[in-house]
Amino acid sequence: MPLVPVSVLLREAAVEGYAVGAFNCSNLEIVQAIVAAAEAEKAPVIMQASQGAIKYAGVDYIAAMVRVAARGARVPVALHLDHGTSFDQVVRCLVAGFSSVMIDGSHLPLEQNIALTRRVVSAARPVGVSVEAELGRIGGVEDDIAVTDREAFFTDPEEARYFVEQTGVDSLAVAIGTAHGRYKGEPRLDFDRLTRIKELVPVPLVLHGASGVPDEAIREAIRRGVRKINIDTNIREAFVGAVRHKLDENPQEIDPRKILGPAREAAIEVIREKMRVFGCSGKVRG
Ligand SMILES: O=C(CO)COP(=O)(O)O
Ligand SMILES: O=C[C@H](O)COP(=O)(O)O
Ligand SMILES: [Zn+2]
Ligand SMILES: [Zn+2]
Repeated sequence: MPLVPVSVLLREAAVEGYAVGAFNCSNLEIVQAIVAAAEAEKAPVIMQASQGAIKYAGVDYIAAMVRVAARGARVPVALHLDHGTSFDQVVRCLVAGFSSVMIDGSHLPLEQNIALTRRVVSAARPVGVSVEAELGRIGGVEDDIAVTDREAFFTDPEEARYFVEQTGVDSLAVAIGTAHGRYKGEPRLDFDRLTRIKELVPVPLVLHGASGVPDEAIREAIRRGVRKINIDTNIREAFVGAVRHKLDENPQEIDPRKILGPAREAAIEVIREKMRVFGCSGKVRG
């Protein structure tokens, strides 16, 4: 199947009340693991490329791998730019054939975030590419936010309503207590805020930093309107854990396929588990 825009997948998710998994990829094995998991679970799926992935593999390699994976798949696949940094980067992704982009202007003053996001929407919409934006700041690797001023960076519901109205984005990433990377303690999500945002904002909401968030909290977030959930860290842990295990077992191994093959299998397992929690398993019929 050709790549589908994220907005199409999220629209169906909203009708049935589940969330679609968005999994980060930057190499062949993880691309293959994501599509294999989606096929095994009969789930729609989003593959996304972070800034680190683009630096590592390049936009064209990622687009080519994902296009091949999607072509042979019996489930719908989207390719999404994760935390896009500039208008130019978005254009490069549009040219490379991405079906969806995120523009992350969350570090900018509100009106500048609006202006940048609008510009991206006006370039992407005519070519059928959907746009995600971010309001509030999601902590972790991309931001140095101290725990004490965490809440000051949470998404303001009224501002979210205004932002979506002004920009016309297809989906919105919200800051409600999650962070990228590994959590030190258990994350506490501001569910009341999520509900308030959902009441005021007509587009699907996106949860970043979902690795390590307990399954029950994920389910609650979905009940309250989250429709796209980003997972990177949990895949890295499974993948690299398997590499480590293999090398401990056989330190003499020099065949990369014998090391990366089991890592790919470990990634498939963790992705399948997430899909079951997100409720997207079994949603592709036929
Ligand atoms: O939000 C993410 C990518 O945008 C990934 O979050 P994790 O680090 O929790 O996997
Ligand atoms: O955007 C969130 C990613 O998990 C960070 O990814 P990166 O290190 O590949 O840029
Ligand atoms: Zn951000
Ligand atoms: Zn993110």
